Parts: sequence; C-alpha cells; structure tokens
Amino acid sequence: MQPSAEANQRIARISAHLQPSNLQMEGNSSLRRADCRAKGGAPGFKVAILGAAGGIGQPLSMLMKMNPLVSVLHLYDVVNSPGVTADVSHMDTGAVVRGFLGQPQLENALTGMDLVIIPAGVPRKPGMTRDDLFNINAGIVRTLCEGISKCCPNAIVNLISNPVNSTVPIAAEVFKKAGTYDPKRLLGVTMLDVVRANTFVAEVLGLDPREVDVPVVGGHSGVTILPLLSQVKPPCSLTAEETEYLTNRIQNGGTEVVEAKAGAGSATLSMAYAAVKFADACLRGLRGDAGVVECAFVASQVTELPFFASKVRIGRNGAEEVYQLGPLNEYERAGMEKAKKELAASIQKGVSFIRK
Ligand SMILES: NC(=O)C1=CN([C@@H]2O[C@H](COP(=O)(O)OP(=O)(O)OC[C@H]3O[C@@H](n4cnc5c(N)ncnc54)[C@H](O)[C@@H]3O)[C@@H](O)[C@H]2O)C=CC1
Ligand SMILES: O=C([O-])CC(=O)C(=O)O
Repeated sequence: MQPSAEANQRIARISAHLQPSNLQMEGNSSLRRADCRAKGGAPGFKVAILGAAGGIGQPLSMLMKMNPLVSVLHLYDVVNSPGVTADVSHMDTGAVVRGFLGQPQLENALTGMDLVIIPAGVPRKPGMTRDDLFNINAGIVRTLCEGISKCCPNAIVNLISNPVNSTVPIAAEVFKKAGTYDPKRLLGVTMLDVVRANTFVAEVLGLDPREVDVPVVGGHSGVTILPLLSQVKPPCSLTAEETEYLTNRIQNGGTEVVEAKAGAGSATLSMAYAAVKFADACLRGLRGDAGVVECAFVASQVTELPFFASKVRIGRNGAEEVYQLGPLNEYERAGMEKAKKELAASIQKGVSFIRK
C-alpha cells in the first residue's frame, strides 16, 4: 500500500528533525524543545561536561546520562559534540541531553549548571610528563573557568584536565580575579589514583577491590601521588617490598596506560569511571546526604601548601571539611617531603600563569 500524502509529509518532517546537527543542539534545532513533551522536569541536578567529545568525555557523558541524580546534561566541546549528543540522547534514562558546539555556545552550555565537569584538553603521549601538557591545557582551563565565573559562579567544579597540580591553582586564580572564588566549590579530580590504589592493593591482598579503601593524598602526578598504605581499610599489613611495589605502581598508573596505548592517548575508560564515581559523590553531597567522603585536590590547610589532595567531606557547598592526614609511617613521611617539593613548584606555575 502507498503511504498517504499526509503520512509522506509526516515522514519528511521527522526525517528533517533527525539530521544529527539538529538534534537537541543549541542554536540550530529544528526540533524545538517547546515541541517536545519532555522538558527535563524530573528532579535532579544540572550537569555540564566540557570536553564531552573526547576520550574521557564520551564515556563520561554516557555514564552521567545513566546517573539518576542528573536531570539535565549539557555536552560541550569545540568539535564533534553534535554526534555525541545525538548518540547519548537516545538512552532511555531520565536526563535531558543538550549539545553545545564551540566557544560562542559556551555561555549557554554553562548557564544554570549545578556541577561542571572538565575533561577538556590534550592528553599525554609516551615520553611526556603531565607538566608537558601545561602550555596547551592552561589556556583551555582559563577560558572555560572564565565562562563558569560569568554563567554559573555557584556551580561545583570537578577539574580533570592535566596537569591537575597546576590547573586547579589556575582555576582558583581565574575565579579570584572575577570575584567568584569559593574554595569549597573547586575540586581537582584525583579519584583515579584512589581507584587504582584500591585495585592494586586488592590484587596483592587477594581481596575484592570494592571492599578496599586506600587514601591517596598529595597531588596528581608522579611522586606527588602519595598512597597512605599504612591506613588501608580493612586494616592489613604489607611487607616493605609490597609497599614499595604498590607505591610505584600507583604513582605510575597513568604512565602504564599511556605506554600501553602507545601514542593513542592516556586513561579514558577508567578515568570516566572514576570521574562519575566522584561526580556522583558531589551530587549526593549537593542533595544533602551525610557522610560523603572522597579524596580530592583542594584548597587546604593540612600542610603549608595552598592546595593538597586528601579526604574531604562533600556537602551542599562542596568540600565542606578537609580532613587531616592521620599518622604517617617513616616511608610515607619521606614520600611526603618529595611530594611537597614538586607540588609547590607546580602550584606556583599555575598561579603565575594567571598573575603574570
Ligand atoms: N585527572 C585525572 O586523573 C586524569 C586526567 N586526564 C586528562 O584529561 C584531559 C582529557 O583527556 P582525553 O579525554 O583523553 O583527551 P582527548 O583529546 O581525547 O579529549 C579532549 C577533548 O577536549 C576537547 N577540547 C579541547 N579544547 C577544548 C576547549 N577549549 N573547550 C572544550 N573542549 C575542548 C577536545 O576537542 C577533545 O574532544 C587530558 O588533559 C588528560 O591528561 C586524563 C586521565 C586522568
Ligand atoms: O597519565 C596521564 O597522563 C593521565 C592521567 O592523569 C592518569 O591516567 O592518571
């Protein structure tokens, strides 16, 4: 049977709407939101991902679309966000997904957001340090944070872009300049170090990684990544050899992945997993849940350095309490001295980038 003229018109109309570039994209949507019955009315938080089309950004977008605490998900990138948005928006979960492409759409991507997750920037290749990414990523983080100060100054910010030890101080300086800095709301994401530490320690001890909790403090690069193996839960005793092996493996986990990927980037899937674990903790904190505690790189008075990673309690205002490190053994105290030296220089480099 031939379709009626009316059916043909309907099909043509729907086909036009299904051009990928028109799907829920800011600015050029022919399927206007007003035409849809779904308006993101489900209770939950508004979350933006900046760098959503990247190696981390794509699986992170997918996993955040699956998070029941998210009602609206904004996906921003300077390339390829229409495709990622179209793809993720078909998942039959609660969050309404909208895409934003390029600098002119940054402000709309950010307006009204409760949580902004930033995995934008270049990743390492074999032979590079995280600090080698500074020259490109510092400018990217500055621009994105200027947008945050303007459009959602009260949002919680989860900063993933490397080198985290410098990009967090950069973000803080941008917010200070704009008069919007709230140290509780800026969190550098070090969750992947904890995820790795839990996995590697569980492997050595023959435990289920889900039952292991390893505090990892300091920063997010080489010797600044300091796992406190004397404080592992459940309590355990590790030999000096196991401690040395685990500390090295945790500190070099990122490099292990960079080398295995052989030029095709750094950790993306485990990072997206870690980012979602951390973002979920932030959303539970924002909701007012009690007892949400994770490690993060934040403004801190735990040491003489202005930023340091340690366990923080996350509440409605972000990192509401920064916990002391607890007793360190001799091995950890020695590691701490090395970590602080490198961290001080990385923090200063970030601060100077904005103040210069
Ligand atoms: N904190 C952590 O534990 C970890 C941090 N990272 C870091 O995360 C960053 C991203 O890594 P990948 O996703 O693997 O890189 P990628 O290159 O696959 O993706 C980065 C994305 O950022 C986008 N981008 C570039 N400039 C932008 C801008 N001005 N605004 C918005 N988006 C922009 C790119 O278009 C790209 O889609 C890197 O700096 C990497 O070192 C990676 C793993 C772990
Ligand atoms: O190693 C890298 O460059 C990416 C990263 O931060 C990590 O995997 O921990």
